[in-house]
Amino acid sequence: MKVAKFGGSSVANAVQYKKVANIILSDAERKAVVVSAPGKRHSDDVKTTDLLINLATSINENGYDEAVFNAILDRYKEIIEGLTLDDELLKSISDSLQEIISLYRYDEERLLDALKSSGEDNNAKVMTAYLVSLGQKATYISPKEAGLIVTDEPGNAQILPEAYEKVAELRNREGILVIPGFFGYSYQGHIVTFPRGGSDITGSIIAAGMNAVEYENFTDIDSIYCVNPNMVKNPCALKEITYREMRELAYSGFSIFHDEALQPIFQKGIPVCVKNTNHPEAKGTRIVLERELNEEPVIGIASDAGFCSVNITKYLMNRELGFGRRLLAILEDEGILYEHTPSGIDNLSIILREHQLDNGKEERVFNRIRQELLVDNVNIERNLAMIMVVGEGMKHAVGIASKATQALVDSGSNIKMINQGSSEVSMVFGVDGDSVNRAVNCLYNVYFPVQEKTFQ
Ligand SMILES: Nc1ncnc2c1ncn2[C@@H]1O[C@H](COP(=O)(O)OP(=O)(O)O)[C@@H](O)[C@H]1O
Ligand SMILES: N[C@@H](CC(=O)OP(=O)(O)O)C(=O)O
Repeated sequence: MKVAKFGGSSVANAVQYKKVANIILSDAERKAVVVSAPGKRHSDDVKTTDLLINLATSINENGYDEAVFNAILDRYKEIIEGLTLDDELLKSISDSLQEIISLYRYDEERLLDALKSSGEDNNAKVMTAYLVSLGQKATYISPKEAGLIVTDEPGNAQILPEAYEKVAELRNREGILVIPGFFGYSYQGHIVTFPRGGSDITGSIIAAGMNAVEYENFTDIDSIYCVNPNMVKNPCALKEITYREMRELAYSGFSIFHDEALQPIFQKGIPVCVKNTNHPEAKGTRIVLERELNEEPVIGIASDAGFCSVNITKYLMNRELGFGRRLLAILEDEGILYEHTPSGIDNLSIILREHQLDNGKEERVFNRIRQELLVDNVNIERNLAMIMVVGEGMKHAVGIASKATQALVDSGSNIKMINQGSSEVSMVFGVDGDSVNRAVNCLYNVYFPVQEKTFQ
């Protein structure tokens, strides 16, 4: 039994829906299907989830932005008409959006989550209706019925361990099960969404709970590449990558697969196969527990922008017992997550995502650092990018860092930070945000000098 997840680009319009149905019906093992909300039909398009977020922010006591409401309905109208499904479906989508608005109008957080979740929820209902219209036994399963119990953190849900037992019961259901991605229910009875891109997480939980032989993740590209193909021309395609490697790369910018989607399947050792809905014959990339290491130590290079470095200096910091703990306690208190803490004798820097210091938080945090830790100086360096070089083979290879630093010098990037995790499966370089593209291209050239189409 396989679980197949179809991303937003795979269910963006009626033409894509037909491809998806062909894929589902071409393999009887594909029993559970997880769908995203309709995604981009072309590069300038707007995802339905973004339209829903716009709708939520437009709602006030006088009403809402009708143009946005209609743009959302138009996405489903195009699909429903293109597949010649019953018009009643569109009416029920419109009614359900109105119902969410009137129910949560005065609760901003819940309204946002409920509207966001409707993108995948309505798409799962339309997909079910389409499969039924093709004569298939298909059933829509809501996340509540599936048992997707999550923490009550709006926009940031995490699955609770007891969910898996309930999800396992889906194995006994007949026919094709269609499940909306991206959200679950909390014990408090609320709809709670996963972080953005979270339909991958739903697919992974369903695959783990149902003990699938494989989790297929259908998207719009033939494979995972060793570097983001939007940054480097024709990069090497990967046949296989381990969970550990993928977790590091996904967390650091490989947006093709959500990093939090790895944990559920990793625990069960279920392989993921990333495949292309537009070219299902292509073999895709498998994410697996172990892979045979070849002579190439590095498997991928990811990058992500939007970081800053909070730099703190205090004479004799090295002698001050508990300094680091008290600094991190301030961050914890302010709800700030940090990524790295490079340090010297009398200085320490905290690398974090800079949006976390918006809305006056920067001033408050800096004041607290000055007053509570009596530091000599605290300043901020903005617009940083983190580049992650990853590979299981790195721990056995010599000279990885020197190759990287030379490449970064060649690219004209000023290295702001270097960090190597104790796992030795990755190395992180902090560079100026404006130089990240050049830096990634130079790193790619040193680690992948042979421009082969397929690696590994
Ligand atoms: N290393 C990578 N390999 C392949 N695709 C990548 C990589 N990094 C980023 N991407 C981007 O991820 C996209 C697919 O992910 P996503 O937009 O979430 O798809 P979906 O609509 O199927 O959910 C690709 O089209 C590509 O632009
Ligand atoms: N639709 C949600 C969840 C998701 O996973 O979408 P996609 O499969 O299109 O990345 C989002 O845009 O965040």
